[in-house]
Amino acid sequence: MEMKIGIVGLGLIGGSLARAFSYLGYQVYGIDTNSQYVELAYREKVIVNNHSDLNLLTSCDVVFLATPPETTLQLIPALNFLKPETIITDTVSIKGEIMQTAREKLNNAKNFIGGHPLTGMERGGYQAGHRFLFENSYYFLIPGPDAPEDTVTKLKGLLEKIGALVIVSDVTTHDRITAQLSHLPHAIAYSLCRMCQKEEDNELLLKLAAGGFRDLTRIAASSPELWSEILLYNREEVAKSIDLFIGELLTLKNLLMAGNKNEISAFLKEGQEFRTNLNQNGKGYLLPLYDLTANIPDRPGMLAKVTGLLARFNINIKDIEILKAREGDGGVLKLSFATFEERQKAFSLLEKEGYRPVLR
Ligand SMILES: NC(=O)c1ccc[n+]([C@@H]2O[C@H](COP(=O)([O-])OP(=O)(O)OC[C@H]3O[C@@H](n4cnc5c(N)ncnc54)[C@H](O)[C@@H]3O)[C@@H](O)[C@H]2O)c1
Ligand SMILES: O=C(O)C(=O)C[C@]1(C(=O)O)C=C[C@@H](O)C=C1
Repeated sequence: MEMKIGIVGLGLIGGSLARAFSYLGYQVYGIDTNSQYVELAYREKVIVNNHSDLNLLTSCDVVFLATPPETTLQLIPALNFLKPETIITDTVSIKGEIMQTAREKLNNAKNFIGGHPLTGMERGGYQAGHRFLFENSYYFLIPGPDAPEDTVTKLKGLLEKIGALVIVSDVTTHDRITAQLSHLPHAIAYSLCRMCQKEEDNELLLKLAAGGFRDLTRIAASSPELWSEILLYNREEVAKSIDLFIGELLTLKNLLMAGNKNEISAFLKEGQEFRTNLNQNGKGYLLPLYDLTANIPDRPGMLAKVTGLLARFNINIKDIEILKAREGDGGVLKLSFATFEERQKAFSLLEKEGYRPVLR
């Protein structure tokens, strides 16, 4: 018999999980305090229930909590009515407090496996989600000390079916790594925007903010309610990361004041090295990809032309980004491929068609 899946919270993450699992044919029960999300998901046949009630989860084999951190901490003790064999997992971006609450408040704590998908975006809510959100994305699983091996294997297998790349880890590693890779970057983006907001001529700054500023601050558009909880629940690790970051900024400031160009360049080079390695040789939190850029004229349908060309030769584009889009000036398209061979094939095709590709 096919597994029944319950999802509490049908926002960005829960709504995306629901879409991905229902697309694969699983029976998905979805719960949300926002009745519009439940109605929408039911109408789209993403969930099987048309009203929200936690009791609907009684027959589920796996239950995902895809709610904000504080709500998740409150919901965990309310799940003791589930079948003892039900696997419970969450999606919260911090793991310490979640794992402790599960250990203390669940009758069958060994069947709680902490979860955290390393994918998302700055928008929330059901409409922001989509069924591909987890494809090729790393996904942390944090089993408690007594978690049966087959429970972890079962959940891992389920997540792999929706394309996730599962990493089984522990609380300490998770909370330290995410502080540096996700929580600190959000803290920096919000702080940088706040600094500009306080400037006297912030209207002018808003108008002129170009690519670099936008690249660095996209995530400052994320929900302040959600992020205040994430930062607060990982505050020890975030505070350590903030101190390390302040240390880096002060080093740079001192180098600038000392005026030695070689030393400044060496400092920047160390940063550049990490960034260059991010998508290469299997390093980094994103999948290693093989990139190229191509120049495309500013005309309707150009994107379709380029992607259509590659599709005709069965070349799969893993990621696509417009790096520079200026009115009337054409654009630079960044395309990423899973293999070296695909990128070489794409390079030749694009070169032949005059798109002036460059390997990255
Ligand atoms: N946004 C991201 O990029 C991202 C990425 C990975 C993990 N996460 C984590 O996933 C979780 C959900 O984040 P999101 O971005 O999907 O947020 P979201 O705001 O899009 O979704 C949360 C949903 O939970 C619902 N909800 C709130 N209280 C509820 C309750 N008591 N019962 C039932 N439903 C309730 C809300 O109505 C909303 O639909 C968070 O814990 C977050 O840390 C977020
Ligand atoms: O891309 C974004 O907008 C995100 O914020 C995604 C992001 C991240 O920091 O990378 C945010 C929070 C999660 O817990 C995991 C992923």
